[in-house]
Amino acid sequence: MSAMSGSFFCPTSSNPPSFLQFSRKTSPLSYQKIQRNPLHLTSSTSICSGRKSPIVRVLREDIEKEIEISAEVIDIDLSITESNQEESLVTSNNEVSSVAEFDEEEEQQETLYPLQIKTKAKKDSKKADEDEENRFKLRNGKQVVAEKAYLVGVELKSVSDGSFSSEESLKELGQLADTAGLTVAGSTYQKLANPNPRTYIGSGKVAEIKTAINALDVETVIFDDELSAGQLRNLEKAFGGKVRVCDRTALILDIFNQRAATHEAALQVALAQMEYQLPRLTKMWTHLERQSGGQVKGMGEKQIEVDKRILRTQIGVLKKELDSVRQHRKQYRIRRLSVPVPVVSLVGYTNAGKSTLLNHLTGANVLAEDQLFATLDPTTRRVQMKNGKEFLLTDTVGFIQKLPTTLVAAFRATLEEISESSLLVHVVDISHPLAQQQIDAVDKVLSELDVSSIPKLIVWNKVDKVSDPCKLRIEAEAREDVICVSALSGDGLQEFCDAVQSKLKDSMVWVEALIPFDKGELLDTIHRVGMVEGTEYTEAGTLIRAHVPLPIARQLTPMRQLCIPS
Ligand SMILES: Nc1nc2c(ncn2[C@@H]2O[C@H](COP(=O)(O)OP(=O)(O)OP(=O)(O)O)[C@@H](O)[C@H]2O)c(=O)[nH]1
Ligand SMILES: [Mg+2]
Repeated sequence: MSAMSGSFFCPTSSNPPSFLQFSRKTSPLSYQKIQRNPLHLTSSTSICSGRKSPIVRVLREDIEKEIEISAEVIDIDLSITESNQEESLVTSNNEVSSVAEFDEEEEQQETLYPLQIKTKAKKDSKKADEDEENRFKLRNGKQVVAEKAYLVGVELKSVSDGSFSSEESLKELGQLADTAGLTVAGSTYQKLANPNPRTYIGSGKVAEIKTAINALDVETVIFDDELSAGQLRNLEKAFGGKVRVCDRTALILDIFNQRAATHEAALQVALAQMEYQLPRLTKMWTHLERQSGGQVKGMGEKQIEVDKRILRTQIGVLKKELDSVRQHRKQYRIRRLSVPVPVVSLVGYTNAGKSTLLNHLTGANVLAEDQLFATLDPTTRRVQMKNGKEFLLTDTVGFIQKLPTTLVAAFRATLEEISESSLLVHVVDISHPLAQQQIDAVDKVLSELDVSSIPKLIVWNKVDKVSDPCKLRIEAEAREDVICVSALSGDGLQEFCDAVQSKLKDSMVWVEALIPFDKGELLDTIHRVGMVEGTEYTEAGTLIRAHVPLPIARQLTPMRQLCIPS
């Protein structure tokens, strides 16, 4: 195993474990992904100001060993904390009878310490134990110790677009950190006219954060905006070199990395991570230059170029592999398009309730939970309505403000499925205080995807959570194309299906066709997926007047001619 990998696992080393690396170690999904990824970089490359990147460590031959060591480290951590917990039971009112032997020890100590000191020690120990306990998180069914993170936001006067304030954005960053498995120890933000090119924030703020992170024993500092390689490096130095500094983009990429369950998603995330890391590669080879007394000066410079070239090659390999995976999915899509059932796509801010809606309507079992980015891969299911009509419903990845451009680009192919749908359903968590800002953020991504020509229906979800649902319903009725639902309770879902049906009609083609009696199946399909306005039985067949999806209209072309009076 490389020296780098070794230092990662030692929490007390001068290179603290990064959450990016830690999560990869503890997530079975990430492990699967590592196995699939054909990555191989030299272990000398440093990404994000001198820290090791997960990708750098993706050395196939080291993976097994690394996973084993990861498990050992977790075991050790757990045992240490278990013993702490026992002590905390003793020091906090001795609630547990089975710890009598510890009580004696405690009494002996009492004679040794003055009362005040002991009380403070108890308090400190209790608080530390509580903090420690809070750091246990379940991830993929395993209990892991979460790293402590400190969040930093900046409100730039120059780019204030009136949407999310820096405080609101920081709150969301906290949710992202929680989703990534971190414990947020504290946060701060600064209003600036322009970012500092060296450290993004001002020097006073840097000093303030340094004091806070030392006091809180923080391991990771996360900035709410994307930072340059230089800023990351300078900030890590300024904070004393013991904490990892990263930005919102790296955090989101890590969440996607943990969540990627399919081969395609894993490839897309790996690609996005590499694209993000390429400009952030920094040299770690200066020690060689120092050791050799300057004789090999410039070696670090050369090495970084080599590493960049390797990374670019890997990006090329990944893109090729993605292309072949996409070819398969394209075939599947073509087959699906040949079945003339209209496709309705659910879009919306992450955590709005898209998967819950799909599950409720179709009995699907898509993961729906109170975490950001629960869904990465599209899932399509058939919705059968009470009146026998049906449509296909597709659930896909949620959006977020400041969505990393590398991710949008990497997921473009997945998101392009949206552009093939007959209707977009924009699911909004209307109970969220920033619902309007979230709507704006989603609209922004949709405009980037160039899908504005597709008809849209807006669903105000989670009405069960708002204080005055009646008022909300009146407001929704006053607007065009807005439906109130509770995907959780099922309230309003019939209205939703009716609204979908009537909106689908807008995207259909009006036909009048004479369908011969031997084409009974086609007639059934029209009834299932179209909107039939009238039927007439004649000697030559059934004369039908209906709105039908375009593929059916094409199939009906010869029969439409039959309607033309001779
Ligand atoms: N109270 C209430 N909670 C809801 C409702 N719909 C969804 N939720 C909850 O909101 C959380 C997020 O739901 P998801 O369905 O996972 O949201 P999503 O839009 O698919 O999220 P991503 O996959 O992250 O984009 C879950 O805890 C759901 O139980 C609702 O109508 N009412
Ligand atoms: Mg979802």
